[in-house]
Amino acid sequence: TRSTRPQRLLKAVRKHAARGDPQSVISAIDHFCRHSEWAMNIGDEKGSILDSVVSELNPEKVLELGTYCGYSTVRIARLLPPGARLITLEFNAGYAAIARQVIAWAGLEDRVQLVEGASEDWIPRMKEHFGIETFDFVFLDHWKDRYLPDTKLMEDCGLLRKGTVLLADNVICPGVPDYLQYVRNSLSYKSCYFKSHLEYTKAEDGLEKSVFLG
Ligand SMILES: Cc1ccc(Cc2cc(O)c(O)c(C(=O)NC/C=C/[C@H]3O[C@@H](n4cnc5c(N)ncnc54)[C@H](O)[C@@H]3O)c2)cc1
Ligand SMILES: [Mg+2]
Repeated sequence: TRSTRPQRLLKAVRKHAARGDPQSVISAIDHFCRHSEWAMNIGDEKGSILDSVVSELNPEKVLELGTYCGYSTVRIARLLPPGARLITLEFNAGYAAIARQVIAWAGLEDRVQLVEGASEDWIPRMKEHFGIETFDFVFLDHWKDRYLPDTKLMEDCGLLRKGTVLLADNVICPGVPDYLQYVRNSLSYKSCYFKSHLEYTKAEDGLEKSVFLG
């Protein structure tokens, strides 16, 4: 049967990227998406904004919602100190299998825990299952109608602390109007918008950075 796009993306990583070199994995995926097949990775332009937010924050405990092929997982994990931990949730078994291999090719498996399952099932289990008190940084890039319910769930589960940073992809395209309205109007968040473009295109998109105020 015909291969899937994530399988072809992994093949391109194996062909063009050097094992243990996260930057070459990122470049191989960006090249594949620009010149072969578009895929819904955050991409190089928004990815640079993600890099600057992570580098400035230096988080120890990171949560990513929606791994897909692991592109943003690699972007974030490559910037973390060895003792830091990134937990990434992905409920599609096919995507999870590809992402594991992309993360391993980048040599970052020691910092990344890919959990195969739904965010709504695993967020309530972070404390007892992973011994996580609170997260320092959360990257939201899964189904857009889950951003708001999962943010409220993280609040209710006490996983956010004063200063926790939420960074949300695609706040313009596809768009997350309910989430934006919430973080921009809630007294519990200080929110700001980073204007950019939808990955590998000229369409407008952007990231919303929201600091939880406790
Ligand atoms: C109109 C239009 C359409 C598409 C685009 C282009 C475009 C550009 C983008 O950057 C995008 O992020 C997206 C987008 O739809 N992303 C959804 C990404 C989901 C991944 O996360 C996984 N997942 C989804 N819900 C959960 C969940 N609860 N628990 C665990 N994993 C979950 C899925 O298994 C996928 O691995 C689309 C632009 C405009
Ligand atoms: Mg996205």
